[in-house]
Amino acid sequence: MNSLPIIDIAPLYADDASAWPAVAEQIDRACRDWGFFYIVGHPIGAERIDALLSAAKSFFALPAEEKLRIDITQTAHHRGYGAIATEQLDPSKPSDLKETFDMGFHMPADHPEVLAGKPLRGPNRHPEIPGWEVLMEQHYSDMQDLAKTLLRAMAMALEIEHDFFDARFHEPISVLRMIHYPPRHTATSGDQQGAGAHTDYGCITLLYQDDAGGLQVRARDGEWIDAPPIAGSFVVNIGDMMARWSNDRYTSTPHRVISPLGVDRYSMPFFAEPHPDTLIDCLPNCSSADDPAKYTPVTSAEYLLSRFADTYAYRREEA
Ligand SMILES: O=C(O)CCC(=O)C(=O)O
Ligand SMILES: [Fe+2]
Repeated sequence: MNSLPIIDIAPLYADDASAWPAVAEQIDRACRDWGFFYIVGHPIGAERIDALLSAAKSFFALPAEEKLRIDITQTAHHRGYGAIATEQLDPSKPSDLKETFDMGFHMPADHPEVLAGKPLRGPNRHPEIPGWEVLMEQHYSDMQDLAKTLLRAMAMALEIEHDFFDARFHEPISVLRMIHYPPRHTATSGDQQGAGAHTDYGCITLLYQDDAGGLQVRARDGEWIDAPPIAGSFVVNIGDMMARWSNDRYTSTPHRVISPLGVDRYSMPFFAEPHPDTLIDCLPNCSSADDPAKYTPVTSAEYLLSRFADTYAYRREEA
């Protein structure tokens, strides 16, 4: 067993719910054995992916001063452009060789939560590229729906109410991110990685990666294996909030990106995280007298902010 499972989730979109348990069971197995799997049979089409890739290429090709007009380090609510080396996912390595664009659930500046200074709430900050904003806002909403569909199957696997997660993912703090990994050159990159080894912070991550390759996952036996691109798929993985929620029935799995030599790489993770006030407390059925709850309950926003502070130097200073 040395390659990640590939799960066809098309039955989750059928009216006939009798096909759901078989998919939920495959997801449950994959979450326990790997914390990582591929999904196919989802509704995000190739045309959408092509449009996003071409938008990503146009954005990252802009001059630095243009991108820095929406500098993420100048925001408290985590939106906009992160230049190369803004993040250090593995503290034992140099900062990551990647640049990023982040957006979240849009709340206008005059929304009461924004006026009250609620953490992670605020307007998205989009670049001035024709068609960008409409494309990205639509994609955010579609990825949120896809995440909810998967979470419904996970709820079934965890034997809790099917809408348990749905109810907690309204006005979420999910993040849609575009990443550009510039080519690595052996002579100059040293041991700087595209993305240092890390586990994700949220509940589940749904990742599109282009065909360049470079994503690696640490299997339960400690061996790093490739998670190669599979056309039409998303790579799904468990994040630390879900590990906490499920009391480690589903654990998060370390992964990293070794940027390919001499080629650019583009990827787009969607990090699904619930409403900021959601309490991440051991789920029903996930603890017992022999296996008591391991984690202190924490809200979704508190947890995410603490992880940002570990990853971003500018947030460390703020914290
Ligand atoms: O770019 C990738 O393939 C993975 C990125 C990643 O792991 C992350 O942003 O958390
Ligand atoms: Fe990740």
